[in-house]
Amino acid sequence: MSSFLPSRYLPETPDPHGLDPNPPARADGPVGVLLVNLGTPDAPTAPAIRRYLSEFLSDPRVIEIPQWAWQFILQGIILRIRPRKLVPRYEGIWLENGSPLTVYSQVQADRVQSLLGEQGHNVHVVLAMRYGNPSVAQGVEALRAKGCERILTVPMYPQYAASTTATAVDAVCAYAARLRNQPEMRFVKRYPTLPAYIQAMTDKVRAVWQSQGKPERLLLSFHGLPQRTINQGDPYHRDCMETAAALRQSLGEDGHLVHVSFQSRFGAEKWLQPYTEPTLKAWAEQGVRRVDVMCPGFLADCLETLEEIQVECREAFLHGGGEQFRYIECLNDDETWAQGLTGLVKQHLQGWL
Ligand SMILES: C=CC1=C(C)c2cc3[nH]c(cc4nc(cc5[nH]c(cc1n2)c(C)c5CCC(=O)O)C(CCC(=O)O)=C4C)c(C)c3C=C
Ligand SMILES: [Fe+2]
Ligand SMILES: [Fe+2]
Repeated sequence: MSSFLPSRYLPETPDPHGLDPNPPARADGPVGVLLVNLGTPDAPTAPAIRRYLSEFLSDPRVIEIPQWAWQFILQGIILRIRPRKLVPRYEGIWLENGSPLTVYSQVQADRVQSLLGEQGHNVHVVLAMRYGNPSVAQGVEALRAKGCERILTVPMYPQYAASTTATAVDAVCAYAARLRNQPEMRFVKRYPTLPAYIQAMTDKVRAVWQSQGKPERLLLSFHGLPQRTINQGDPYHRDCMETAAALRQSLGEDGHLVHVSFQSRFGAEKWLQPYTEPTLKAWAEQGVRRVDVMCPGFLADCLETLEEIQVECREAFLHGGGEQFRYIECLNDDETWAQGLTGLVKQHLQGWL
């Protein structure tokens, strides 16, 4: 009997011709892999940046203030000022084909797709962004449209944080909550010491040092978090320290050059310390002349690395008396990393392939 009541679930259209609403599930059907990164504006313009920031900063996983009070500040103050300030910064990093975060994340998704295809696996890899485009809903739908009844979600954050990893998981589950015929789902939580991740970064550092010489110090700058969230049990700081320890070990006798700091503080609260820019300024004042900076928490370069580190922190260090500041880029299109990410995916697809 058909119902007069509207369904609270999205209509299922598993058969592209709409002939059979109940096609049989196939055990040998394709598997979907959803790579999820943070997201970025669609264009380096004030309206696009405002739309993106509004979605991002309205996420209660990111800003843990009661929404009624926070929306007043966000809509009334922050979104009136910050987007315009960010326009020249985004313009400065924008690539021919888009925001670096999207461009490099897509390169990684495409490469994982090719490697899995070459190995004969029936897998579809799709990139989604937690905020902005392509959305998580679009990503899950793209996989379902290709017939994927099993989906592995891989947050593109080696270190777990509630404000990044957990909210990506939440978004996938929230979309699944709207479906009648849900896919089977798996999630990767964290991979701060994945050997191929550490190796790919070690190779990058070594390549710079071999061609241009060693610095006095190598600063690993991770994105910060409010210290309060660590006190409340977020394991992010521990994960960052595990990555740093693994890199230190991988660099062998040069491991002692490695230091850790936290960047991108937002708001008035105390965040994870030491802060990146004040650390670099203090080093310059203490007589350190040559530093290399790397951002292991970001798998793809973005505003936080190409602008905040490569432009602002460079200026701060050189202005303070430093002489050489080298920014070592993120893993972006690195082949060792593409293979490592493929390996991580395969490890979590055991029993599905
Ligand atoms: C890599 C992990 C990230 C964590 C952890 C993280 C936490 C976090 N971020 C904000 C506030 C902002 N972050 C912004 C940009 C931004 N953040 C990440 C990654 C992490 N954030 C990335 C990859 C980017 C770059 C996006 C791009 O378009 O290139 C911004 C926007 C820029 C700005 O206005 O400065 C804000 C704001 C909070 C509050 C938070 C944890 C509580
Ligand atoms: Fe951030
Ligand atoms: Fe920033």
